[in-house]
Amino acid sequence: MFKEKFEKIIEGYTFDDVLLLPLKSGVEPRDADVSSMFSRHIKIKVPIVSSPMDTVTESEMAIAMARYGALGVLHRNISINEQLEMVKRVKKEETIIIRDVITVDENTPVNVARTIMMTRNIAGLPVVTAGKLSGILTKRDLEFSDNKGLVKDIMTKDVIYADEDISIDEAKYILYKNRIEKLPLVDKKGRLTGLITAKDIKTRERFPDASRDNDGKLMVGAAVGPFDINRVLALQDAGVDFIVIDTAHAHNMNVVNSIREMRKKINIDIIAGNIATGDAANDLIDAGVDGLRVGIGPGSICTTRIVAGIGVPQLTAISNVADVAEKNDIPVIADGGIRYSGDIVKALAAGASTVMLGSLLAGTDESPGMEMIINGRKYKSYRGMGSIGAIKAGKSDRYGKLENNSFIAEGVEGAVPYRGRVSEILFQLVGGIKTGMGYVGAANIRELHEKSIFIRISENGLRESHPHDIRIISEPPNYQNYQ
Ligand SMILES: NC(=O)C1=CN([C@@H]2O[C@H](COP(=O)(O)OP(=O)(O)OC[C@H]3O[C@@H](n4cnc5c(N)ncnc54)[C@H](O)[C@@H]3O)[C@@H](O)[C@H]2O)C=CC1
Ligand SMILES: O=c1[nH]c(=O)c2[nH+]cn([C@@H]3O[C@H](COP(=O)(O)O)[C@@H](O)[C@H]3O)c2[nH]1
Ligand SMILES: [K+]
Repeated sequence: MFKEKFEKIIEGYTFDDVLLLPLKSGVEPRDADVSSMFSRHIKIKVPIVSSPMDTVTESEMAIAMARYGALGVLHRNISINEQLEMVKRVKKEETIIIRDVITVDENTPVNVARTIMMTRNIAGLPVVTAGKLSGILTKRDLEFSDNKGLVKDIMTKDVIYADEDISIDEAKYILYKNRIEKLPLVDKKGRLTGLITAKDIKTRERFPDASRDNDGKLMVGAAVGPFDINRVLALQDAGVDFIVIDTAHAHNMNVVNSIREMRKKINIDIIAGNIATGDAANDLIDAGVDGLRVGIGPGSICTTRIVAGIGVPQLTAISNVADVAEKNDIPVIADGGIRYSGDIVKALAAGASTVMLGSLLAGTDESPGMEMIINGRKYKSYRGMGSIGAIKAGKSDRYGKLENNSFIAEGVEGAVPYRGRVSEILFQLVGGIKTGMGYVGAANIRELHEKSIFIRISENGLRESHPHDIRIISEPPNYQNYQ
């Protein structure tokens, strides 16, 4: 019985164990399409997600990630209210269709309307009378007004408006053709349902790849503990696009059953993890999840494998889950252990649809961590969510947090090199992914899944892969080696 455990032992592979074969290719790297499914209903242009960690993702990171076509997941080491505020901040950053439009009635005194415009810093107010759009009051209408009388005396009465289901391109055309700044949207009964502004359309055009919801707002997700249904419901109400059930072991059947119950109560996508086996994938898919997060212990700050003796080398873990997930059309997120863009290409080739990054993003301007100088070099703080510091700071319930405030840590605290802006690192990473796809001849992620072939390498092969026999004098932005 025990001897058998070793006779039938399986081998697991991770990033440094393998490379991808260069294959006959008809794909120029610049033409490779890296867009990918994040979860059952969410597709993004850049297959990268920021990790829900308190030194990685708060509103600023989530905004930057979504703007450049990726996604951010807000961490859960804060109160429900603090997390809701972060969701709202991301959602307010950019809008195409404003839903909570500030309006006036046509019998509002002009001076009151002017005060509203000044204090709320808006340049125009739709006028709604008896529930219907009856005009619009803009700065131009106010320009020569003596501030007396009522809105109806000076408002523009033949207001240009559009149907609710107008496309952004049509809206842009109407705004441009009529030289107007604001386009109210009305339903069949003439009721105001939203407002499109020229300013918001211009912002949108600066970020053509951005990950947006149906109203044009930036998408954002949030992490929750597996039993925190109050947090889940509040997040859905606040407009979060998806939730990530964030636990070290999502194949705990109490967790699986809790997710099954959550599924009945919310309609946004649920991503669950972390897992590393096909069986776990099966049970979570059966519970109704829309995405799977893979990785037990590969993270740069993780000590799980050392503390608990548990884990699966990451590429094998990804492939274990991906074989089951693919049959059910559920995308897989490869979470943890990624140090270079080449690791991302390998994770995708092993079956992931997106990757989740902690360490590589913790050093950017947009992460919440503290900056510091060590030996003349700039660093930012980074820590595991199962580290002593993170657990102590935590405002959500942790199984590891005991009454006497002692616990079993599964992570470490430290610092990572400063890496500039998120946009710069995403540019380098996406470039690396596209280069890899060119070598494989994969025009898109699906082809990368299908065509790629791994080769097992030796320690010598790995040594040969890194720069060797040279003292590096000028470091390129996409290669650093701190070994
Ligand atoms: N990806 C990874 O390898 C790991 C990640 N972490 C991160 O640390 C943070 C804290 O995670 P948790 O400690 O899970 O949060 P937590 O303390 O809120 O635990 C959530 C639930 O997960 C289940 N669970 C956790 N560890 C388990 C284990 N060893 N055996 C059986 N069930 C277990 C339990 O039901 C527990 O109540 C999260 O952000 C997580 O992503 C922690 C450890 C490993
Ligand atoms: O064992 C762990 N103990 C921890 O304290 C911990 N904190 C985060 N994580 C996981 O690591 C991922 C980020 O990994 P990287 O820094 O390698 O990108 C994250 O996305 C998590 O999956 C932890 N794992
Ligand atoms: K590790």
